[in-house]
Amino acid sequence: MAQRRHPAGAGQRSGAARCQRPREDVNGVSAVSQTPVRVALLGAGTVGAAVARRLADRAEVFARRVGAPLELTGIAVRDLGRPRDLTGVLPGLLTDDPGALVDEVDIVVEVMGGIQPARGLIERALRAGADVVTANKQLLAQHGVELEALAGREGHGLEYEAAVVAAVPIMRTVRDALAGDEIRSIRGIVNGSTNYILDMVARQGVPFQDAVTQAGDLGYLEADPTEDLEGLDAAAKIVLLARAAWGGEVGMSDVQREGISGLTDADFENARGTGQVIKLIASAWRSGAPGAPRIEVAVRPTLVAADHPFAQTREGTNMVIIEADSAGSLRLSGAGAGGDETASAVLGDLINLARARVAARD
Ligand SMILES: NC(=O)C1=CN([C@@H]2O[C@H](COP(=O)(O)OP(=O)(O)OC[C@H]3O[C@@H](n4cnc5c(N)ncnc54)[C@H](O)[C@@H]3O)[C@@H](O)[C@H]2O)C=CC1
Ligand SMILES: N[C@@H](CC=O)C(=O)O
Repeated sequence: MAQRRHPAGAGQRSGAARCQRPREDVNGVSAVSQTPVRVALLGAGTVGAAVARRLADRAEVFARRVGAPLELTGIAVRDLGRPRDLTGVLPGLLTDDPGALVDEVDIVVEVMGGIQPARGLIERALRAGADVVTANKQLLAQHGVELEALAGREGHGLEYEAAVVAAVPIMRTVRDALAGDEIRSIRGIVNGSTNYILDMVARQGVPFQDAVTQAGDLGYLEADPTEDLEGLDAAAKIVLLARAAWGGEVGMSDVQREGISGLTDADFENARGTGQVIKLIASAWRSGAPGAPRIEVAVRPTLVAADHPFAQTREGTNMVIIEADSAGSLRLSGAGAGGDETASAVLGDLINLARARVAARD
């Protein structure tokens, strides 16, 4: 059942939650409580279906890691009749009424996408006493500051590692691991579908529109593909990274943005002829006078030398280079899109929040 206070404490993000581990006995086997952590899943598309399948087929492992079973109480979808792979998941869990799920659970996982009703449902869940995991970068880039404030006031967790570069734990790296450093810049490929499209056109000569279709078939594209093709998805991710690095003042309107839809055959031929490749590069950096720094954010197609690590980043893979004063140059790379890949990050957040819930019961 819902709890009123998050164990990380009111006004804090769930940093404390990330340190929780289930109690272990002398043999290293976790004590598993009989009282489940109740979870509602909003969305069963590319990401949500993968999350649901893993919750079913890894139930025992997750129960040991959390210290209690994760009980999926319902899965909200828009169209109950649509075919979807939910192997191992009880069909009776599906509902087309997401509002009916969010009031009586410990953790809500929002993977439906879009601004509304996702925003209203997350607010309702936080007010009703739940922690929230979301992969919804557009919602977070546009309304994340208010949602984080609400989560803080209610004393609940709002986690979103999956929203930025899917499987790669980059939010934790920027927000937590580098909290004692000074980040100078963040630059890289943060959108899997456009990287796949650019790679297929450049290396395999696939016609642009065919490559877009393939990216959709792989589950890489947003429900509205213009978010990918016009750079809006990458813009949302670089906004979230900039906020994590330097604070909450950066918004979508600050992004100097150009997508890949205007690229022509001549652009690809020119790149090939000069030994370069075109990549959609998102960047965030600090400029301005000392004492009055400005944060700049941009997304634009960029010519990259063929031997640069970005040029070697193929298909749906992403790569980000972070420059920090003390750490120097850090390079993170991995799956930037896809159902199972994104579910990995969603489930990581879910398990950490569930551990904190169980620890707070003791
Ligand atoms: N596909 C990917 O590789 C990644 C996706 N994301 C994010 O994860 C979220 C989900 O993405 P996908 O699974 O690809 O989307 P999708 O379009 O495949 O699935 C969306 C699901 O939400 C349900 N849904 C949507 N609106 C609804 C409503 N009003 N009521 C009830 N159900 C509703 C749909 O029925 C569907 O089951 C999005 O915010 C996306 O940006 C994040 C990282 C990677
Ligand atoms: N549409 C997105 C999915 C993951 O965030 C992308 O292509 O990167």
